[in-house]
Amino acid sequence: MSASSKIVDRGFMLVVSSPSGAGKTTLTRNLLQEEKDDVVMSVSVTTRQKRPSEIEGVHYNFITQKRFDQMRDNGDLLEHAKVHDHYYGTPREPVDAALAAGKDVLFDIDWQGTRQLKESVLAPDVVTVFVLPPSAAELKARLERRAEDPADVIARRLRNAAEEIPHWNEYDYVLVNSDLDKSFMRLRSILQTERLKRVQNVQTLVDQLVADLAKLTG
Ligand SMILES: Nc1nc2c(ncn2[C@@H]2O[C@H](COP(=O)(O)OP(=O)(O)O)[C@@H](O)[C@H]2O)c(=O)[nH]1
Ligand SMILES: Nc1ncnc2c1ncn2[C@@H]1O[C@H](COP(=O)(O)OP(=O)(O)O)[C@@H](O)[C@H]1O
Repeated sequence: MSASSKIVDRGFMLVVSSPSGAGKTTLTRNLLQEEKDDVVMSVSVTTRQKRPSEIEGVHYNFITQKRFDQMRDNGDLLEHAKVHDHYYGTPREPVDAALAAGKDVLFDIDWQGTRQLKESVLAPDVVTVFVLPPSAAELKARLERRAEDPADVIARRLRNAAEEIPHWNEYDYVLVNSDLDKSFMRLRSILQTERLKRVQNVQTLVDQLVADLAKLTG
């Protein structure tokens, strides 16, 4: 969909969460690629180490604990959480600006942050998706294939997965990510359905239709 054909005044927030390795980054990056005119990714700040493949400012803004504490205490974060022993948060200002410009904003955040958004004043504009792996063995295999984390970090992520997965039922939608193409099609359908629910600026057209119909029918 091009920017000009989008008929909502204000964007909404699409949150995608999953245990590490289930595929949320792959799915959200694909959606972003396809929807670059209308969707922006919220870039989080984190205190964790950058992975070899990650780019500062694209995947995360990597910051010190001191800077994180400052941002949190200043109210600069829309939500924040401690995950896998590191701190993560969503800077507020870029999200406000994107929504006001009519863009939809994609979030790759965990269940704790999702809960904070769902409990905030923004809740009516928050749509949430939880991505499940098809099996524990496949989750482990994906973390190993990604080959970005040492064995002890992978083991910790697998232990945390058991704590994250039970939160699936706090979400609006659940995707079991077996086949990547099918999961992506479903995620795209969710985005389009939620846009249709939020169509706002047809009032001018409706006024015109009613006026013209009155003339036509005399
Ligand atoms: N609450 C919250 N969680 C975040 C944020 N950014 C990332 N996360 C979550 O932190 C967890 C770890 O992310 P990451 O270290 O990139 O590892 P990955 O899950 O293997 O990609 C994931 O569950 C992310 O969804 C954020 O700004 N806020
Ligand atoms: N449906 C899928 N089938 C097979 N591999 C997948 C699928 N979805 C994602 N992957 C792969 O699994 C690994 C973890 O995916 P990623 O998107 O980084 O997960 P997350 O962001 O949830 O930690 C990546 O190497 C990715 O290419």
